Amino acid sequence: MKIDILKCHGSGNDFIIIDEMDEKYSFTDEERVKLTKQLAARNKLIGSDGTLFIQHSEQADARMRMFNTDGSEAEMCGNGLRCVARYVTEKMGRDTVIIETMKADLEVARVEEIFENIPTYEVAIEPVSLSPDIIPLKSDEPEHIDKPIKELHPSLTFTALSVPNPHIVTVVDEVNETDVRQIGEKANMLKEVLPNGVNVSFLKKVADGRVFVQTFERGVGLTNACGTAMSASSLVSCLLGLNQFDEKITVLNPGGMVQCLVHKDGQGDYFIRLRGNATYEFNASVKIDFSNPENAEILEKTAYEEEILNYAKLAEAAENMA
Ligand SMILES: N[C@H](CCC[C@H](N)C(=O)O)C(=O)O
Repeated sequence: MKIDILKCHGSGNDFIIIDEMDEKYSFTDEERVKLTKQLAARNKLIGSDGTLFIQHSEQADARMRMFNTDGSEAEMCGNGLRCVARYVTEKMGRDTVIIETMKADLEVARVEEIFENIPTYEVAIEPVSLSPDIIPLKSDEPEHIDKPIKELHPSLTFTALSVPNPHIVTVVDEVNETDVRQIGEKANMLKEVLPNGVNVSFLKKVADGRVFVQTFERGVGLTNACGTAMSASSLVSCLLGLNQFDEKITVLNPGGMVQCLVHKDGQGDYFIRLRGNATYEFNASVKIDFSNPENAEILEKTAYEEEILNYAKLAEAAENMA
């Protein structure tokens, strides 16, 4: 069959969008996993950090389902949600829509550019929880804030939370990519401690209101950026007194930069807003036979050359801020 795809990214965290809203396609979950493994694999047809299926929703303007490159479905995807926000708002001719995600219906909106000529969107990252039962994390404590996980590392301290996918964040003086990868791989093998796996982020404070975050993503590996991780890391930076609630936090990453705002209400609940680019890279049509997906082929491809160049300028500016 022939499938239209849109290649896009949020802060260099790239995805393949497939629009199922008009029911031109009606895939089974098995087919969505096959599509993800065939199209997202870096050594095959296209390569991305996952796929985003946009579907009709009975309760919101649209529904987003995100699959990691290993075929696992995630509860949430912050960078991907900004790309979905752009696609759906442009398709509906609106600036604000509600997107159904696995655990919540989230408000998304086009907002003022964070950098010249960069389509910019803001999304809610919710629900947030520090409860080990919800993360899930094996722990006898009601919260795991800035504490060791002895099974993972003898001295690093971590804060664990779900937004609502699972995250652990450690604060270091310098971020070493090898450490991020090694701790990330090990954390995702500790199923007795983190039964559903986990996204692992290393955070460095650069200046007041500015941090650098690098993440090993569950089901993917090291990525340029992870939206939910940058959101989770922003909350952790406020919990540890490195940043202030209700003040803009610039989060730098290997793929560029985003902005987060963290709010704590009177009941002790947390709310995170993630603002950043939604950049289109190319449209393409893919021909695939699900009985033999390895033989999939790209039929045509049209690049968004100006958008790619505009984003490169943001990435360069962000590199100089780190
Ligand atoms: N790998 C993540 C899902 C993608 C999250 C990331 N791409 C983002 O932008 O939040 C997980 O399994 O929880």
